[in-house]
Amino acid sequence: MIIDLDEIPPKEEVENVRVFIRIRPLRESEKTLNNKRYIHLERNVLQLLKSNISRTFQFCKVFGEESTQVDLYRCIAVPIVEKVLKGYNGTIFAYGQSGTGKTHTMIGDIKNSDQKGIVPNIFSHIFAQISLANHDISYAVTVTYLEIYNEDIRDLLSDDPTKKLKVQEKPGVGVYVKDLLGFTVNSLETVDEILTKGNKNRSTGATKLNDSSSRSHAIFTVSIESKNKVTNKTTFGKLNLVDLAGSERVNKTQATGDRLREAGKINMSLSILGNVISALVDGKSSHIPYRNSKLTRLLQDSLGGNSLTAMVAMISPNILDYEESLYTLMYADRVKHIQNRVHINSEKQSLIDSLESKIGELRLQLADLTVAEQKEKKKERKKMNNSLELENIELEKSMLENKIYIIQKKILVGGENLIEKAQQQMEMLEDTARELEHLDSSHLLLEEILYYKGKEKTIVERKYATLQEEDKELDQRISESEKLMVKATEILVRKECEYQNEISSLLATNKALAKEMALVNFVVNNYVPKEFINKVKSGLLWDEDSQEWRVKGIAYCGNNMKRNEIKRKKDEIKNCDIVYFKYEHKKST
Ligand SMILES: Nc1ncnc2c1ncn2[C@@H]1O[C@H](COP(=O)(O)OP(=O)(O)OP(=O)(O)O)[C@@H](O)[C@H]1O
Repeated sequence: MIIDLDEIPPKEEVENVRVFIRIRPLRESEKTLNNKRYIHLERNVLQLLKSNISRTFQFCKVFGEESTQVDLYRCIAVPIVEKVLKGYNGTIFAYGQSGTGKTHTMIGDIKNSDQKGIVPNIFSHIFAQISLANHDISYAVTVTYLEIYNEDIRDLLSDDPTKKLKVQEKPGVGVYVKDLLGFTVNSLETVDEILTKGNKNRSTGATKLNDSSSRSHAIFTVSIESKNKVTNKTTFGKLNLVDLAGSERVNKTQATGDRLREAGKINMSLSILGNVISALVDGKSSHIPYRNSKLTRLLQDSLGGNSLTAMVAMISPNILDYEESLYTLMYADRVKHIQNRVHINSEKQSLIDSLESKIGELRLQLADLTVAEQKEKKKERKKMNNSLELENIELEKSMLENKIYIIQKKILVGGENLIEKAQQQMEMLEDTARELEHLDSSHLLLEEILYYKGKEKTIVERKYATLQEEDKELDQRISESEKLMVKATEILVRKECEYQNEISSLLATNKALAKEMALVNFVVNNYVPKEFINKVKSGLLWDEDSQEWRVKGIAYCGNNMKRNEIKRKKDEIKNCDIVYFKYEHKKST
């Protein structure tokens, strides 16, 4: 595939961390009758089933026990490496319980082409892509290799790998490790040498779970700079390949001494990584605790930053590891919700430019020496005694030529065949390159489509289920409201009837009263003399309580003096108000 840098869109894209699972094969010692199968796999849905308790998970892809190193490389690394070659940042990290195959997946056996892990295979891929690229594009590929052991950063490619290095941060550069050695690579042999040296320096130790357990987190970084001479555009891609140390339950592995101390530090930094993941996923925290460990500081861009990131979580099929596998899957399940914002990097100091200017300087010196050489040769022909001077010039010239050759080798030119020396690997690379084109157009595309369709399906299903639930709830609420409406209407009608009845009975009473009033008025006006009326009026009193007219003082005459003592004993009657409560004398108004 030809890399066309002009096609690169400059905008920022949102990418979820892609999560993959790999199940390692059962070991011979684990193949017993008691070791019942507890992992069930159907496509990318993984079910853990033990004592009738079932847990189901879905990931981008789950690689079964029979999966090969190349299967993983094609699916996980190819899309990321392609983007890194175009100037994006990428990260692939392996996570899981100790002994589940993280180092096997990331590094593998570098001497055996079938068993090479993601890191060595990446170089076969990169060099193959450069060989297929346009002549106008130059590349510089640089690598670094470090480990974080007991929270100390060490350079695995240094001659003193126990020296502690510091993490620093600079605006425009970001987080980096001070004094970490970077090596430019131009062949698979150099890469093999570098990997062998680094792996030898890595801290390992025997544990109950793994004879050669990595006791540190290792980060292998590949930086790829590419410069298009025609457009004068330069891009910088960086790929972090992380082999995390394995989590382990110290009470189960019965670690002691150094192994126990290491396990404590490993578990602690993995739990800080877990906290960063939780903070990124829950979306509520404005503060992400990257600074709490060296690992999270160095992986800051890979989680929630500018990086296309893939996680490979490893699990063991041994039933005794059920709980660790469940924990790993739950951890991985959270990671898939992390979103990164990725863009092409193009604003940096160019290594290719500085190498080219160095070559220019050396070429000028070489030209000066050639002129001096010509002069000396002329002198020699005349005097026949200048051979020592000439020898020196020739020596200096050959040294300069050698320097230029070495620097020039650091710059890889598109179309250059970088892998002709490693015949076997070249064949594999050509296969990979051929397959890549097919994969790009079919397999990967299908995988991608399937993955996103699966995602869309779950979102639609979830939305549909929620909508259905909402619909049901709404139906229920509507029918309840309708019932209430019917009841309310009934009450309203009944009340209206009662009201109408009351109004008509009031009207009838009113009419009867008006009639009686008219009769009284008629009698009074026509048959009672006026002075009598005034006299009677002055002797009357209006009683508010009984709403009646009373004759003033009537309570004090004759039989109207009513006693209430029938029900009470004599000595209880102390207050006359109880007895004479009815006709209280009031002043007429
Ligand atoms: N998929 C696999 N196929 C074949 N062998 C495997 C596979 N996975 C793991 N192994 C073997 O299992 C052993 C342990 O694997 P490895 O060292 O990679 O585990 P790890 O997860 O890196 O462990 P630790 O965290 O302790 O470093 C190794 O011998 C490795 O070759």
